[in-house]
Amino acid sequence: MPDSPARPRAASAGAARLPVLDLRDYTAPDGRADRRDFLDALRAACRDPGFLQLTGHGVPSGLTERIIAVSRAFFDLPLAAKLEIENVHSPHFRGYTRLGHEITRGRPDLREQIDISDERPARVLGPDDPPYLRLDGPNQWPAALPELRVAALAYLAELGRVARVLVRALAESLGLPPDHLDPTFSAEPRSHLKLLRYLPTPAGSTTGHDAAEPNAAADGQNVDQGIGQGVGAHKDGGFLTFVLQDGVRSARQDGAHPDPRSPTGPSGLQVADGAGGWIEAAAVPGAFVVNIGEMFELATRRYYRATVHRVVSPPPGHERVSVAFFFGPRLSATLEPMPLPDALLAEIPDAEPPDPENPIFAQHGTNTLKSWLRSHPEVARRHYADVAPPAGVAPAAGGGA
Ligand SMILES: O=C(O)CCC(=O)C(=O)O
Ligand SMILES: [Fe+2]
Repeated sequence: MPDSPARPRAASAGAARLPVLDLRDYTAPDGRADRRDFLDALRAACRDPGFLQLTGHGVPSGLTERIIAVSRAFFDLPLAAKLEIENVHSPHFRGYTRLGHEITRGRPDLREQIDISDERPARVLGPDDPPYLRLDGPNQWPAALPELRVAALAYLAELGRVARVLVRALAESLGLPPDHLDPTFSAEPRSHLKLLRYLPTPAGSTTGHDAAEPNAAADGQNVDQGIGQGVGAHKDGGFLTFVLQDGVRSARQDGAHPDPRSPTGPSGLQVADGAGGWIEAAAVPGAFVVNIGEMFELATRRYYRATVHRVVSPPPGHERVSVAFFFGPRLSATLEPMPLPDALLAEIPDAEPPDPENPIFAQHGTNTLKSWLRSHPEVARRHYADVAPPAGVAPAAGGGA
């Protein structure tokens, strides 16, 4: 795997860093000892903090560079060209969301994005079909940038491959056969891509994190006041997320992005540490930040954790591009609780009461549609006016997908 960086051992880093795991310690056929270490490190990371940095995945660096480059090229198009594929035209929540039109925790996010999923025809639905089946359908592609379609579909396919390997490792890390989850993902697994650009808080804007957010307020410090909301604190709704970060860079000047190889400062992606603070997810070259979503938390009976995270806006004169890939089962799948070994079951704390603002549904399509309806209210109004929001869901929180 020539494009992957040097090979650190599977190990948990200190409290202020995410653990770094090398997938070759799992896939290498002669690495039996490494493999056990890898599974132990994976299990530890998925419990706490629920996030890790994954290297050794074999995704060619040419492809990761290409997806970042086409993302930048798209975001640099004139607004009118981007709005040609605005997501309000799509009942499948595909296409461009302009700055401030996505809502998390009831507040606008200071990011623009394109949502892309597996390219499938829209379904012909009857009145009794569940509304989440409307999520399947074609993407919207920018006419001005045909290479975006090619790069995005290649990236979706490649990340789907890595996700399947990791799903097998996850089953094994829970003391189950590696193919335990294969039936869940065998038919029409759902791969979703968000190409994202974060911009600084406009001068004088009041947009910022709410100081009363649970994770911010837990230690009594107003750490969030005045910090721009790139994306507000949320848990991912799906099964597994892979984020490719390009770091925070100087904004475009005179037609060129200066110094394309050396991002500056913190990445802005922050993971709740469970004690009221945040762990900065560094932009590690060649690594994906991987995290557990709500569906997988539920399937593991909360042994593995979907952890709250957010992106803080870049400083003035800077921007940040990232690519988030979400992997989940087919929409009609209902995740059964996994038959965990007794030793692991004994480690699960007593059931926490469900969050009334964020019920998690075991039915995957229902849970996915819940996130979309609250994070993209304009699409919801245009295409889902006939669908009542799921009981208990306030129009707040969520990161889509
Ligand atoms: O851009 C990032 O680094 C993370 C994005 C994210 O958390 C999300 O879209 O769910
Ligand atoms: Fe997220």
